[in-house]
Amino acid sequence: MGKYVLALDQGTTSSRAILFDQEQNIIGTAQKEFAQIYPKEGWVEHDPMEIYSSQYAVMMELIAQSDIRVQDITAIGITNQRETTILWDKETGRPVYNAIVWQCRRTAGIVDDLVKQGLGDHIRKTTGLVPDAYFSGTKIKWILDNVQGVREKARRGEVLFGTVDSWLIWKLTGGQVHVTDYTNASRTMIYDIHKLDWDETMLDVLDIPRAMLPEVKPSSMVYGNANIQGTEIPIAGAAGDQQAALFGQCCFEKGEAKNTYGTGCFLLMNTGNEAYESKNGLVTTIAAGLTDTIQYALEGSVFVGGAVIQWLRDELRFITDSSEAEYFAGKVDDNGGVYLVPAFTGLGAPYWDMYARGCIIGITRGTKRAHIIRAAQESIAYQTLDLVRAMEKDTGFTMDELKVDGGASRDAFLMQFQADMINASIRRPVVRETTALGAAYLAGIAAGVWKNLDEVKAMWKCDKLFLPEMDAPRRDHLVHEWHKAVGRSRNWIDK
Ligand SMILES: Nc1ncnc2c1ncn2[C@@H]1O[C@H](COP(=O)(O)OP(=O)(O)O)[C@@H](O)[C@H]1O
Ligand SMILES: O=P(O)(O)OC[C@H](O)CO
Repeated sequence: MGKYVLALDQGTTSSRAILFDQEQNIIGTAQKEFAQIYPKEGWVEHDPMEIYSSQYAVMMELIAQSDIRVQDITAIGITNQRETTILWDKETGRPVYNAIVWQCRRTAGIVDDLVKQGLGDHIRKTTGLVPDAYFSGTKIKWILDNVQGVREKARRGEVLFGTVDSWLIWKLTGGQVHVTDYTNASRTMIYDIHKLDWDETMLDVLDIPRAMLPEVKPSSMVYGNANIQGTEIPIAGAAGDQQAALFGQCCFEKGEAKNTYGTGCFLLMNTGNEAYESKNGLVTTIAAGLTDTIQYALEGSVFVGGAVIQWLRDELRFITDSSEAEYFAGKVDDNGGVYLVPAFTGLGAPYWDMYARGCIIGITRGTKRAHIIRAAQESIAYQTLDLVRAMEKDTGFTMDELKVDGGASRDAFLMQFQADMINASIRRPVVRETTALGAAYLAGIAAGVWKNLDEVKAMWKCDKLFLPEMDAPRRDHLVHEWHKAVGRSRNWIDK
């Protein structure tokens, strides 16, 4: 019997389970969407029990529908939406509040206070991040401040904090193991990415007790076992989804980069053992690796990427299926002068404007539905372009190739337009489930399914290459207009 690795990919909108064989073929997948909770304008929550139950359900569905025996699953790898914050009672295993999702803006005021106290520089230097409500630290504080009695229990280690990886490992090991990995810790804004320890200053200012924090471990090792139908299966890998995707794209060398087009867009470049401090609005983060020897990455995070296509479908009802966006883009010669800035939850990198909101601008009497659909797709590529240019400035590298993955990378119009905008080739892999593949690599290497990085890299296959075709004057004009539109969306909400 062969060896199989089960990847659990807990994303922002759905939980997925994917089974890989030793040749990296996908043997089966199962996926379940779960509820997005919007209690107030700009707030986003998930039910942690639904995160767990949906993840558990797809895992069991996949096992039930595949021909393999549970005993043939050598290891489980976990990858997750990052920053999303869960606090739970150690005794009962029940969450004390809903998960506060990475997109949630409720702690913008707490972040402003940190900046007023002069902590901006400390946050950048120590955690590698920029002060923003995106990261976990202020979300933990919000729950400790707003749910009665929780801070006291947290001080006694009776309430625990975890990002989604921690929460799933805790649940799957029957409440035995409270850990996270370096990649997830590096997204909390309370972790020192140089000393590899929780940062006392941030814990102090946010009044977060150390007793509630998980132990931080490498991304590839056995954390504990999950008992599945009586069989103990090692959980042997964990990484935040964007770092897992960088790993799954085999960007093991300094200078290699990938962009994932999921709900948001996340551009990461491996920078080796060098932690670049961005001068251009990017963040420094820890890349997934096999050991305690840290590799860093520069990251640009765009909050709304593929989600703008979902919005066209679900709210504007301009399309009935995401795949129609590509068709409509081809129905017009150009964007007709229309630009859409999808700053639905503010703007992430490189602008970091918590108070920006979306706009569609350049509309005339001649504007058609297809122009707006096209403008939405173009906005994904322009936002990525802003990240690419910021990364080139920070590192001095010229990006002549970008690997891509994620749901919206199916859209061939978007991929070609992206190649045109960055004026570099775009390489799309056969396995677009790169996030899950990265988690599988991390777990599979720890469990001996694959020997090393060279072995997994030798199997990586390209599906399609998109080469730039647009002339420079046309590109420059579009980019100029895009930046004008971004200017209009900035600082929209009154503080
Ligand atoms: N054919 C398509 N064209 C454009 N966008 C698409 C297409 N298929 C899916 N998407 C977009 O991709 C996103 C889902 O990608 P996925 O990688 O599954 O995201 P996540 O892991 O963030 O849930 C959705 O926002 C969806 O609108
Ligand atoms: O769930 P995704 O794929 O949209 O990823 C979310 C990111 O991890 C947020 O930082």
